[in-house]
Amino acid sequence: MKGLFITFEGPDGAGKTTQIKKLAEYLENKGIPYIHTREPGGTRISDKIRSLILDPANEEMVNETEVLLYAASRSQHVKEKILPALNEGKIVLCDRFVDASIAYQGYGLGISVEQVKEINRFATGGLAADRSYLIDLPVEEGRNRMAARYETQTNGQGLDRIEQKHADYHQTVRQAFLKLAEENANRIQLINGNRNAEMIFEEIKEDFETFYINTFNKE
Ligand SMILES: Nc1ncnc2c1ncn2[C@@H]1O[C@H](COP(=O)(O)OP(=O)(O)OP(=O)(O)O)[C@@H](O)[C@H]1O
Ligand SMILES: Cc1cn([C@H]2C[C@H](O)[C@@H](COP(=O)(O)O)O2)c(=O)[nH]c1=O
Repeated sequence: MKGLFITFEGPDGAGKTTQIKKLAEYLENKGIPYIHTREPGGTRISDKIRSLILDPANEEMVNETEVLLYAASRSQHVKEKILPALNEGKIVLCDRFVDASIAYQGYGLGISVEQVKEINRFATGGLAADRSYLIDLPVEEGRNRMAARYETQTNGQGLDRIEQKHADYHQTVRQAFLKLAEENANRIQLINGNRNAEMIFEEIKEDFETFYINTFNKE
């Protein structure tokens, strides 16, 4: 595999999409080939699964179904889109990956973390991110940002099924992400998301440049 797999993680509303767009623009300006994708989603089938998972009408969805649907969406995404791009030598910028399933379904829903990892090993064939940016933000601040976004950008569309879960659930998820960052300090860069977007991007850009140069030994 010749490319680089970069993921962005964090609690809802932390600013992942904003930062991925900035990194995509940076790569575009440098002429470095990349794709920008997201989970759940990224392919036709994965997007259909996304709609099923996030539809607030599916309130009877059981935890086992939820973890398996995220993994099903991911397996299609990995085989159809991520691996081909990596094999072509591209940088893959992905909004969420397996860490999200460990945090939201493992720690958040109380499913065994080992089981979540095993299901995802099967779904991804063991593919792991090369570098991950965990954008951390207090849950309340993320919820305020999302509320403002829904008022201004989504035509009054409400929160999805996961966003609607109780604040305690989202606190557990945030703590799980912090634990993952501590346990995987070589891969996951912990980023304070409670700053302006430009400052956050400076930190990500600096780290990415170092990582890129060290990986490809390029100036
Ligand atoms: N550093 C920042 N400071 C203040 N507001 C921000 C910042 N970054 C992003 N926002 C705003 O917060 C909202 C959520 O940002 P964004 O969509 O980038 O987050 P996200 O983590 O991708 O969200 P989600 O979890 O829903 O996918 C948007 O309205 C965005 O403009
Ligand atoms: C990949 C993945 C995502 N989630 C949750 C996290 C969000 O609340 C939604 C949708 O993601 P977005 O960033 O708002 O587009 O899904 C999850 O629970 N488990 C996962 O594996």
